[in-house]
Amino acid sequence: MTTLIDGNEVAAEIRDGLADGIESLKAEGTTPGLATVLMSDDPASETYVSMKQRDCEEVGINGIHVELDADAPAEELYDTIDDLNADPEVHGILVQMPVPDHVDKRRVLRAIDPVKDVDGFHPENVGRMVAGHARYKPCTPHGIQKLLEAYDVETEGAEAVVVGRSDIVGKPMTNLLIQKAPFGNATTTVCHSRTKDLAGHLADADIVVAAAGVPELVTGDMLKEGATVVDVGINRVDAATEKGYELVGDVEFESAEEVAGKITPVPGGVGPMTRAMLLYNTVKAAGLQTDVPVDLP
Ligand SMILES: Nc1nc(=O)c2c([nH]1)NC[C@@H]1CN(c3ccc(C(=O)N[C@@H](CCC(=O)O)C(=O)O)cc3)C=[N+]21
Repeated sequence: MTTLIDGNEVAAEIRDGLADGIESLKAEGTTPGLATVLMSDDPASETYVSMKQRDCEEVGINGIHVELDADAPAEELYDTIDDLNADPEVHGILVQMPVPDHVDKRRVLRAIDPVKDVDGFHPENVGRMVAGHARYKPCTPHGIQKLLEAYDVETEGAEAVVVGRSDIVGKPMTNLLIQKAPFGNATTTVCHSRTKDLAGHLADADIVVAAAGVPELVTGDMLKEGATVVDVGINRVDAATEKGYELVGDVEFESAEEVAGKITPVPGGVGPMTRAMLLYNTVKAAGLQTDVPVDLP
């Protein structure tokens, strides 16, 4: 029997687990604050940002939203970041990616005060994580860690294959998987668009993390019997539904679930975990910036 990994359920547990930390902060006069900045007309980006704001409200984090015109001068975004860096009510800053082409993305990532960088994308935070002493683990890989732990998936000595080498998922996921215990100690292979024999690598994988951004790239026939399959893909493909599209993962679910031991669905798998770990990092950030000790789940 294949186990369906329920991201909504584990995310709800994480949110519940943040309540104590949020209470401790409030008792000391601090409400954790998360600023989201959107500079895009992309409907998917708008959806994700509004979901993040709704999550904040649900757990008692102060959500601050800044929206800039997609064609506004880049300086407006840099100035916004400076203002948020200086604002003591803002503990976490998330600039929704992608930003428009006329904006220097690397400058944006460097501009955010590293202690407010709840995405974990600032070079200082990337460096800390790679060196094994992360301040903020990037939300998607951290969420996947929590999912694997919740479903007792052993990473110790496992063969793991990460499909995709992005800065926001593939690279940090690989880093977490190769860390020393408690989580990690997996023998980890990274496959990407120039990999010659994806199926050959997947055939030996106990754990597969599919994060290539290619709809249904991974199919059941490529998988080892009993493998744990984590699908990070959130591809919107045109479909005759109410919204005019359908969400499709990087895994062909129908064939993969026949072979996998455990598998995440899309939606309802990794996506909700990414959002939960953003709240987690925001609570952690508020604790670091106020010297209030917070227990984290
Ligand atoms: N600075 C920055 N940080 C991010 O973390 C970031 C970003 N930029 N840009 C875009 C990606 C994408 N992302 C998602 C998070 C949750 C869901 C999510 O919750 N998805 C739901 C459903 C979504 C739906 O219905 O459309 C699910 O999978 O169940 C999706 C996508 C965060 N991102």
